[in-house]
Amino acid sequence: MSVKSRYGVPNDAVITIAGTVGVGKSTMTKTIAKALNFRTSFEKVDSNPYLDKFYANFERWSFHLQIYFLSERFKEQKRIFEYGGGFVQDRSIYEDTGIFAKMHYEKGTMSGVDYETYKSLFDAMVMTPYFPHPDLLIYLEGSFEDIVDRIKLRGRPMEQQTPIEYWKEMHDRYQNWINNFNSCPVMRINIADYDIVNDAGSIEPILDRISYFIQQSRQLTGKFSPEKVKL
Ligand SMILES: Nc1ncnc2c1ncn2[C@@H]1O[C@H](COP(=O)(O)OP(=O)(O)O)[C@@H](O)[C@H]1O
Ligand SMILES: Nc1ncnc2c1ncn2[C@H]1C[C@H](O)[C@@H](COP(=O)(O)O)O1
Repeated sequence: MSVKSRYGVPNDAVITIAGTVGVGKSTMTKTIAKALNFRTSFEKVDSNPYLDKFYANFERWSFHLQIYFLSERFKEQKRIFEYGGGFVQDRSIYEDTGIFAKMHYEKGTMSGVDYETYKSLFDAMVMTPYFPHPDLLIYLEGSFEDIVDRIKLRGRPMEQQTPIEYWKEMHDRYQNWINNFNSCPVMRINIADYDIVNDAGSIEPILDRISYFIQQSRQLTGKFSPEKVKL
């Protein structure tokens, strides 16, 4: 049976954190999961066998990398389902196709045949009635300058060597993508409005909003809600 955490979030909820590279997804994932006592699902960066190669040569490795990310995220999706929820996920599966694969195809660093093959695999795996969508997608947004500062601060070598135009293109695409996204409920947060690194308390209003959003959307969709049991 689903019960609520301290903040009123059902303990079987699945929350995914979306946003461009460096915006603060991993930091937010850890903070929310700790507060709610949820499990985490992170992207594999250090052990990713293609990422370094991809940044060195987009044309050669973009298809391989997309297939790798798709397979890793799908396995994570399965793990979340098997645990019965209670997860915060660092980056959504939707961004792989809606941002990265599309961008590389449109900029000419993924071939049309590879892109069609990737999309058809993605649609067969994800866009089916059997795929559980998250209860909430938290979209982190901020100014391009602040995000580039964070990429520099984190200092992953492969990202430092990437031309700034790549991050600008991605930043602009994200804004367009989120304005048209409708696969699950969305809660937007501007990174200028909180600072969970230096002010731990700034997560509190975010947790209250998460709780409100999830309860509202579960009532609308008729998904099991603890309130209904109490009545
Ligand atoms: N709220 C915040 N305030 C200040 N710095 C932050 C905040 N969130 C993240 N950072 C810093 O920004 C950098 C990128 O954050 P990270 O969570 O790794 O981003 P992402 O997972 O979106 O790529 C890290 O150096 C992190 O410490
Ligand atoms: N689907 C993807 N295609 C290309 N690159 C990707 C994809 N998903 C993540 N990445 C890259 C971007 C960053 O360099 C690292 C980790 O992302 P982060 O936003 O820092 O969590 O992987």
